[in-house]
Amino acid sequence: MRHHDVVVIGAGSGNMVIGDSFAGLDVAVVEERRFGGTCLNFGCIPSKMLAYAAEVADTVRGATRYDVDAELLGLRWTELRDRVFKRIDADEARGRAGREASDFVTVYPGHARFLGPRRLQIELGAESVSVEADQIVIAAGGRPLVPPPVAASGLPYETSDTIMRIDTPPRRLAILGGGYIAAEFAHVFAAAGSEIVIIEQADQLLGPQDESVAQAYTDLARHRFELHLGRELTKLDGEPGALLLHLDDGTTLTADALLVAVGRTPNSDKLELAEAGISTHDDGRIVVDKYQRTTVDGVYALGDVCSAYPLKHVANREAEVVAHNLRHPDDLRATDHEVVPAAVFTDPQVASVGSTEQDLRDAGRSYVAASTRFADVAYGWAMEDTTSFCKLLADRSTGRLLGAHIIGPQAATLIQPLVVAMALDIDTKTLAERPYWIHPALTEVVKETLRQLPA
Ligand SMILES: Cc1cc2nc3c(=O)[nH]c(=O)nc-3n(C[C@H](O)[C@H](O)[C@H](O)COP(=O)(O)OP(=O)(O)OC[C@H]3O[C@@H](n4cnc5c(N)ncnc54)[C@H](O)[C@@H]3O)c2cc1C
Ligand SMILES: NC(=O)c1ccc[n+]([C@@H]2O[C@H](COP(=O)([O-])OP(=O)(O)OC[C@H]3O[C@@H](n4cnc5c(N)ncnc54)[C@H](O)[C@@H]3O)[C@@H](O)[C@H]2O)c1
Repeated sequence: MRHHDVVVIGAGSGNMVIGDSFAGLDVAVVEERRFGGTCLNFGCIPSKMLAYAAEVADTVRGATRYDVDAELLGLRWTELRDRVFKRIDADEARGRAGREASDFVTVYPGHARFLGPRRLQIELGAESVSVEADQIVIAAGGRPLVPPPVAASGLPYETSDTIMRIDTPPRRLAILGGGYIAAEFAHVFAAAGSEIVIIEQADQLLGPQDESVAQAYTDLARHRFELHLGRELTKLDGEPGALLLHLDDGTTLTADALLVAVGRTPNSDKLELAEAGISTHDDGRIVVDKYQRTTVDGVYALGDVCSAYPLKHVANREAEVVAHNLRHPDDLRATDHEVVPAAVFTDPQVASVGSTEQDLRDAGRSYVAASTRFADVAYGWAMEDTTSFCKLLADRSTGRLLGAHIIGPQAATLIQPLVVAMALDIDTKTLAERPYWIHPALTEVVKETLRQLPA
């Protein structure tokens, strides 16, 4: 049986664990699909490249609002898709080739599963190899969930893995689910000319966001898309290209394509973890401690396969921690999940960090809330904005920020000073008054909201 010092399962964020400091070791990486994992190939990066093009198209469409005459002649989907994936595919190939050329890394292009605590079987097409390792990192990520009515139908459907590479935008795209992926792809495909129908089981889109943000986004979406909220899909039939979606209120919807976006599930169920004695939570996430150690000695996990925050910046941070801990077992670093921000790159962008108002109310916390409309600062005038806002929640007695929520253009960027303040424990008065805030930048909406909070 081949022995390695370290084996990493999954070349998404797992690939980032193997830095130059591992050069003296015998390292292996097992990847059954594509180097770069979900983020590079099927997730963050291509979806944001598409979202940016959608934003450009929307800007042209809305130009008359700024007394600019412009006409959108079209969004060239095939060229856009090919430009995006030419870059992505080249990066994937470069990442794989770099590892294959390395003199200390063995690449196994196959599927790994556990035979024992630190023993793996790797399926390589018709062959398989068994390997053992002193240390193993599980970075196997997750995959889209597919609900029973869709799986049982035998009809074609899209997921985030497939929809970005389709040849033509659907004329009428049904999206099952109303979370991150639905919001982002509704924006992209609406800009590409698709009619969008969203079916969401909850009464609002982006339900886990702060209640005012979820409400504001849902109100905006209602004007752009056909929404079926509080509804479930009971049956899918029809034929490819002419799907019939039957909902639990008796409605039947037609669509030429269906995007399933009802959440993701960790790939832990395909690893035979029980053979190694590695524990999982009820939702399938691998149990890890603050050092990213699983319940088996020498086996670490990181990213979507274990994280309560299935986000790339979290997986990246966990990869850094694991890289350190593999090399320094007597000086372990802990992962900090105290202040985890997130953004939905839809139109308008939504960004958040910390508690929502409903979280604080449910927890019985004493808090104060403040909000400022983009329309109340000079840059918001320039943008003729009427719907965007920044909302902050702070501890009533200490002035410390408890949560920040922004819906509006550039929300993902605007939230960063608030993330820094929370991570470094800077109180709202200091943050509002100590640094200069550039006038008349859009960041003034953050400063103005901070100034409303009690010192
Ligand atoms: C459409 C979409 C958009 C997203 N946008 C954002 C965003 O804007 N910002 C953000 O922060 N996050 C975003 N995310 C989430 C982000 O992509 C994930 O949190 C992140 O990629 C997880 O990284 P990971 O390394 O844990 O898993 P992955 O990147 O999924 O990597 C796991 C790898 O392991 C391989 N693998 C799995 N099992 C095995 C096995 N048994 N043997 C061998 N190989 C195996 C897989 O093939 C895969 O390559 C998005 C996700 C999606 C789907
Ligand atoms: N910008 C980003 O950071 C980004 C973008 C895309 C995806 N992601 C990551 O990917 C994950 C998965 O995204 P997602 O949009 O699939 O999941 P999600 O958890 O964001 O949203 C899923 C939605 O589907 C609804 N739903 C569940 N079952 C349903 C059913 N049977 N019928 C109708 N609605 C149903 C849920 O109520 C929820 O609103 C996200 O949680 C996030 O971690 C992040």
